[in-house]
Amino acid sequence: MKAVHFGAGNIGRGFIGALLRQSGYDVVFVDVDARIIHELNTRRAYEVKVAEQTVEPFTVEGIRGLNSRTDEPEVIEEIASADLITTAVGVAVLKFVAAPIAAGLVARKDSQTPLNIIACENAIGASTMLQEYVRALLTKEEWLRLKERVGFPNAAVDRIVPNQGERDLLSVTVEPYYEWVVDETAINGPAPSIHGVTYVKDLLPYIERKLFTVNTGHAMTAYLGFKQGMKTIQEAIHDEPIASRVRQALSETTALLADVHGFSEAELRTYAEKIWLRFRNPHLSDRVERVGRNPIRKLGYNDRLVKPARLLLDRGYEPQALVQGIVAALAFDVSEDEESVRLQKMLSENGVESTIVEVTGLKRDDELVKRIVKSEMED
Ligand SMILES: NC(=O)C1=CN([C@@H]2O[C@H](COP(=O)(O)OP(=O)(O)OC[C@H]3O[C@@H](n4cnc5c(N)ncnc54)[C@H](O)[C@@H]3O)[C@@H](O)[C@H]2O)C=CC1
Ligand SMILES: O=P(O)(O)OC[C@H]1O[C@](O)(CO)[C@@H](O)[C@@H]1O
Repeated sequence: MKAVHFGAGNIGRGFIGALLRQSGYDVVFVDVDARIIHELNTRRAYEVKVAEQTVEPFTVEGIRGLNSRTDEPEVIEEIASADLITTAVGVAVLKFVAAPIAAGLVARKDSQTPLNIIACENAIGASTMLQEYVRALLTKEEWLRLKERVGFPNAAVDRIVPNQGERDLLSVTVEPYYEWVVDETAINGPAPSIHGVTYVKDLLPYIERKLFTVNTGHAMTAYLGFKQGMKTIQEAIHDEPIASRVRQALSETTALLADVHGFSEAELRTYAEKIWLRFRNPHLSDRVERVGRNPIRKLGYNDRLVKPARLLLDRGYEPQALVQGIVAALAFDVSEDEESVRLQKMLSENGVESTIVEVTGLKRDDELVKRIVKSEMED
């Protein structure tokens, strides 16, 4: 069995690629980073360190790499004979990986081997987004022929994998916890047997539970910490005023999740407590710039801050801490982060209200916009 994985970054090497190898897949990493691809092909192995004193590091072997810029024919060939395709490139990059995937699918010709393409990104419906990009590149006839043989199941992926030090290009430190949940209703053929994957019939509760707790809490910690001049998540999460706001945000989102998806309060409390310990893992060092990266994406209509806040308001709850998190996100000013630079430019040129409307997709007269503007003025 062969898997082609796009994105040999933190999640690609530390989570998805590692689990695919443990499940017996021959793994081909595809990336635009020539240094990483060169190292993967030279060493054919990398080390995964688990941020927990009692767990030994392990080696992921039997892997190789292709550069999607310079090895295009080989990438297409690998896709043509793959059993599984996965991505962990960032949701904004899906439109670029769609081109080699579409060409590879066409090259499968009449192959009857079922194929599944799973986008492992932090977004609701990422595989569906990828499917739409791929479909747009094919003729109607090609798509009709392929769609019976290719599945694009959505997924929720959860594992904190910080940026790695530069000491070794390939070795990666991961937290011990992970969760990979896949929508089995969109699988083509038999469900791939992947160590650690949970197949579910209804993915939305799982992805929203993850996005609105782990990602909401983590992003808020980063934005509030950044605003206070802190460098790391560990520093921010140990600051009492920040910790209490993040906890309040988590109690707002868990109330919503109980209401919308029927999770029991006790179950959510246990889940949130576990997240809290994960954020505080003393063996992980994670910078606020990484966790807060791409603030425009994170302020999106269906993303981790605005979606729970607007759903809570619709239900008559006051999302006070979430609004404070949104206000903190607006202050994220990191010169290396293109979205942060764009956000700050919009704020200085157009003011707070117009910027909020533009980045969140909310209407100017939405209650949530008023709450954010008011909170920003009081801040
Ligand atoms: N790091 C984390 O803790 C988690 C990240 N995620 C999600 O996983 C995805 C990847 O995140 P990370 O691994 O942290 O990012 P990363 O930046 O470490 O890795 C992304 C990789 O994609 C590569 N890439 C960019 N354009 C490409 C292209 N056109 N073709 C092939 N490869 C390309 C980059 O060179 C990089 O190696 C994101 O969607 C993120 O939201 C999800 C859960 C946890
Ligand atoms: O690209 P994003 O959405 O910031 O992804 C990284 C986030 O996902 C998480 O791994 C949680 O799953 C956190 O490490 C981090 O906040």
